[in-house]
Amino acid sequence: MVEFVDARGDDPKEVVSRLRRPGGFLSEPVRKVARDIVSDVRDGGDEALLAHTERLDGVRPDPIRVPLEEIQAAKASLSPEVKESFGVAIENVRFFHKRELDRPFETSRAGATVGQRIRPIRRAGIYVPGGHGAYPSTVVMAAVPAQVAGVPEIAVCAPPGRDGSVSRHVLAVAGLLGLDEVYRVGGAQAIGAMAYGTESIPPVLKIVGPGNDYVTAAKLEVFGHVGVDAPLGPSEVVVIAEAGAFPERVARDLMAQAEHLSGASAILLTPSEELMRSVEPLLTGEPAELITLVRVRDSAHAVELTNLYAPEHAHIISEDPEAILQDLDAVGMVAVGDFTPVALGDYGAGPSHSLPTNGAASWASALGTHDFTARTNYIHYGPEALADLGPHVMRLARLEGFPNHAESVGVRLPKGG
Ligand SMILES: NC(=O)c1ccc[n+]([C@@H]2O[C@H](COP(=O)([O-])OP(=O)(O)OC[C@H]3O[C@@H](n4cnc5c(N)ncnc54)[C@H](O)[C@@H]3O)[C@@H](O)[C@H]2O)c1
Ligand SMILES: N[C@H](CO)Cc1c[nH]c[nH+]1
Ligand SMILES: [Zn+2]
Repeated sequence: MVEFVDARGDDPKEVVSRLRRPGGFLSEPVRKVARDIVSDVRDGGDEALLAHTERLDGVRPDPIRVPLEEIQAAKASLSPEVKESFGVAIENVRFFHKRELDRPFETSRAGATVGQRIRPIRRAGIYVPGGHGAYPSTVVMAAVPAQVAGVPEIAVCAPPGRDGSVSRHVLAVAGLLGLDEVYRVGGAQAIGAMAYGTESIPPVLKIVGPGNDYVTAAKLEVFGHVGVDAPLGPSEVVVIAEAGAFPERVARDLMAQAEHLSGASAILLTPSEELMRSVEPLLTGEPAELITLVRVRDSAHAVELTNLYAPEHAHIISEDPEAILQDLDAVGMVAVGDFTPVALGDYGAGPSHSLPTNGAASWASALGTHDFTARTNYIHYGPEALADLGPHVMRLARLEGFPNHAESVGVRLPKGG
């Protein structure tokens, strides 16, 4: 049943905590399940990976790695229309992520040069979810930024269906992108396998990609041993709509993200009682259970709640959406205006659809090329620059009680200088 909230007179922090998923971010029982699976796979390799896959997905994939011919056959089986649509999505995503690529720099003053090199991570693992339907779009949204960043080795894990195979479309997109390393395992066991490696899966250096709570909890579990991206969990949208919005469009925007199920949530913030009442009967089926309609005072109130909630997506339907965009800060991706349903971003507007959830948008960002690069800073001083900075460094090092730091500078300064 759709939930109604009247937030007009309430403390915004209380409203936001009511809107969050019950149980907060990753319950301890979920974390424990993920922790146990990850440690089993770390210690038991392929056998543990297969045992958990059989228990959770009902199948023992054999072999674990998808043969190249299967990827090629999946690619060849695409209809021309579907191939064209994936092609458009890939091109748009590539265009956007080429634009966001960070550039190295070097700058010098008074004999001192400082700079930053940017290097791609050598081997990345991409998780492609697939419990409630496969996500070939996620292959595009994670692998394209990795390729633009220059990652030379990309491994993909996706859960198998009951017949042991990975979705044909996931394989086909891998083929379109020239990826040849796909494994038919999912959930926390796939994260453990990519982090620690098994007989079949060489370990990666960083794991990225969205998934359910078990996947997110497993990523937190392996963080430190490998890099991980932000928590990219169940889909969320906040639709900020003014009185003139079309109810049918607003309803579809809410239902679109709610239909991911698996803990998804969709929230309407509107000052219009009439809009709420006309949207409500259009919300049906299982997704409707995940939708909340919230009456706010005005657009400024909607912005305040959205920034506190920090959703994965916000969609602005207003006479002046640009003005609201300028005031939104903590959002993974904003869809601006009535002609920009969030679904455009889900499938191919440009920015990756892999986005932080559950409030993480207040400190994390959409998946991008920065997730697949690391920075090496460098400093290069000449004798004069050393003479300028050296005495300050010696003083600060002695202050901290580190005489050898001080003398590593001192022995390079001219005697009696
Ligand atoms: N934030 C984003 O960027 C983004 C993008 C796409 C999808 N998503 C979200 O990703 C999620 C995908 O979730 P999903 O479940 O469909 O697929 P999934 O691949 O994340 O999870 C399926 C796997 O979970 C494991 N699992 C299921 N029940 C378990 C249990 N009780 N104990 C241990 N492991 C268990 C199984 O191994 C299964 O293969 C959705 O919530 C969707 O909204 C988010
Ligand atoms: N809305 C999801 C991100 O939360 C992305 C997606 C993939 N397919 C459909 N939608
Ligand atoms: Zn979606």
